[in-house]
Amino acid sequence: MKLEHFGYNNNIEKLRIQHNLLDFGIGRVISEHKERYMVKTENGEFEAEITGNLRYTANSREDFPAVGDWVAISEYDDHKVLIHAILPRKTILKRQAVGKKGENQIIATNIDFAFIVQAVDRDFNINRIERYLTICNVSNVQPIIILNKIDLISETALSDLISEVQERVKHVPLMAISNTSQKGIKTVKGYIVQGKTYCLLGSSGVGKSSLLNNLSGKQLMKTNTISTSTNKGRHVTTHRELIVLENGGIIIDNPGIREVGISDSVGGLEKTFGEIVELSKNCKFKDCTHTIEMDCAVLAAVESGKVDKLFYENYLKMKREKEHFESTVAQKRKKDKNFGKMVKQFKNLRKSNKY
Ligand SMILES: Nc1nc2c(ncn2[C@@H]2O[C@H](COP(=O)(O)OP(=O)(O)OP(=O)(O)O)[C@@H](O)[C@H]2O)c(=O)[nH]1
Ligand SMILES: [Zn+2]
Repeated sequence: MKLEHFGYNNNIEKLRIQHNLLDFGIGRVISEHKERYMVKTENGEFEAEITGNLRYTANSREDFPAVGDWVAISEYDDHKVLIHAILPRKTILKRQAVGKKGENQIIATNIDFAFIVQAVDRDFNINRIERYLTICNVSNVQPIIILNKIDLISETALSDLISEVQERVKHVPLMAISNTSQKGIKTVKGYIVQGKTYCLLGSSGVGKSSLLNNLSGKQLMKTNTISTSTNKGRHVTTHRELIVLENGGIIIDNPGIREVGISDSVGGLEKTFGEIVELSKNCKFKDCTHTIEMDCAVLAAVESGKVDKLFYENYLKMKREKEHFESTVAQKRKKDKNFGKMVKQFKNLRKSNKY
């Protein structure tokens, strides 16, 4: 398979030249498990490890390879490669690391488009769509909204839902589909461009796997299959994390993406709620919170019905979360800094006492 088939293009070539990496091989990371990677190259798929140098110069998690990365490699063993460098990323899908407040964890990189999938039955919730949009905005990934399972509701109910979404979410493509009846699947396929990388975001059960199977025309998604090689009945996921579709589109689907959720949407608010940000320029006070102030342009717009009340309320809620997240980050930095100071003081003390 040619490099172009899994996303290589002129920009990546340029980056390779700029960073003096042409002497190395090139590949794309297709999976990552505890610092063991799989890298896809023109010659096949290889197990990979990072060089000691890359490890020791890494300042944070973000300096380690992630699924979607283009990496400079050399072969060192039969079907094994070493990763020497990571090419600069076009986009980064991140989340707050579990258990480590205030730290970001990269889920996947170099994704061009995200399909935000929502089912029109129980899962339907515009606030949630706005959260996923915000995740896309902060990651620089272009969103496309998919309403799935339209076989379960009437046409009038569907057109009501569509206008409801369009009322709140502007300038984002929207598609209504059914994996069961196949309605709209062609339209989705039409959105998929050769050489571009996609991912599917959405809650569990909305039909992401079904859609992926429909797009690829294969039963790709097998999870929790029992490993036959070890025969210990251990659950392993056998599916690939980077899938090349027949029409040349590339889909990244890994456990991290599946877990992206509600708590990961604190950044990127300004774009999702651009209308409110624009209005707030006309508020009397520069630090207006748009809740109780006099001459607040946002409140006025909500009162006059120019801005949807639910849209406004979701904005306030997410803004509060963002502020909370930022203060947690600030606290953590302060703690780290204090700790650093303490270490330094201790070292100085040790020097002066000569022990
Ligand atoms: N009626 C109907 N059911 C669907 C449709 N698409 C998917 N389903 C069903 O919804 C259930 C969940 O679908 P999945 O494709 O596994 O959902 P998922 O988003 O991949 O879920 P996770 O793997 O948990 O993230 C399955 O029982 C599917 O058969 C659809 O268009 N219509
Ligand atoms: Zn205001």
